[in-house]
Amino acid sequence: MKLDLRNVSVAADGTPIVHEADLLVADGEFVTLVGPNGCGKSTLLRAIYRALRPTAGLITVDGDDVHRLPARQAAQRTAVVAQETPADLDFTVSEIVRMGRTPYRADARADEELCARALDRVGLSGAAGRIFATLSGGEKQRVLLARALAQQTRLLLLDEPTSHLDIRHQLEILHLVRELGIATLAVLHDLNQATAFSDRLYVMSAGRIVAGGPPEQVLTPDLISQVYGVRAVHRTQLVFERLKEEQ
Ligand SMILES: Nc1ncnc2c1ncn2[C@@H]1O[C@H](COP(=O)(O)OP(=O)(O)OP(=O)(O)O)[C@@H](O)[C@H]1O
Repeated sequence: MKLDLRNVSVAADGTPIVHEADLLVADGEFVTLVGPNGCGKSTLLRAIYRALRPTAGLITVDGDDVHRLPARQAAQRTAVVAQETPADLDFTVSEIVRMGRTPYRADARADEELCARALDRVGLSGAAGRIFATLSGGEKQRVLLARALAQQTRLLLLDEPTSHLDIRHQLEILHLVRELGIATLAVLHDLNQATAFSDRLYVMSAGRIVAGGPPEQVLTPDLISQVYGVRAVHRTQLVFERLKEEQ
């Protein structure tokens, strides 16, 4: 699996937002996209998951132009946890997760097992029968990740997958996604977490990708001050690590 963006420009409602972006995610890589609010990260992701069509350039998954693939094939290759959660859904949690199986021919028993496992992985087995709309923001986010897992794709796109999560759930979800070993492109805001979890990282600013590479090489104090307008200082600080379950 390989996601390859070449010279991709994207507009939303006629406004050019992303300009000439090049980006790669290789098989099994965890790649992060960071950048200030409004710089175009979600817009770029939306072009990859076909909610927007690029105005120029090419986006391929495994060598095929994603915008020319039949919808079902595209959904078999790429799963998305988008930023906006569907608010007024009158579906149960297990119905939402089962939507991840839509691109495949139904096999009720196998699907049920897969979905149960996906819910278990995000720690929400107990919520299977709940109405999605009644969940907390963090629970919703984890259900949507379970749906993406149930989709069994080799590429995951995550737009701020931890924005509603407390620190323990943030770490759990990031570890979980990393351990899956699925090629992942994630938008994250926390630069420390991005550094800790990413194989490679891209920085976006004003619609352009301005740097890319291993996090510790890319996120220099200079670049951070140019892009975010803040001074970055290394300090000894409180570091959060997951407790192992048995502890
Ligand atoms: N339909 C639209 N019409 C006009 N402008 C839009 C449209 N959609 C998004 N934009 C603008 O494009 C810019 C980039 O938005 P985008 O959501 O991609 O940013 P982002 O980097 O994901 O931001 P954040 O970190 O705040 O989520 C913003 O200024 C936004 O207001």
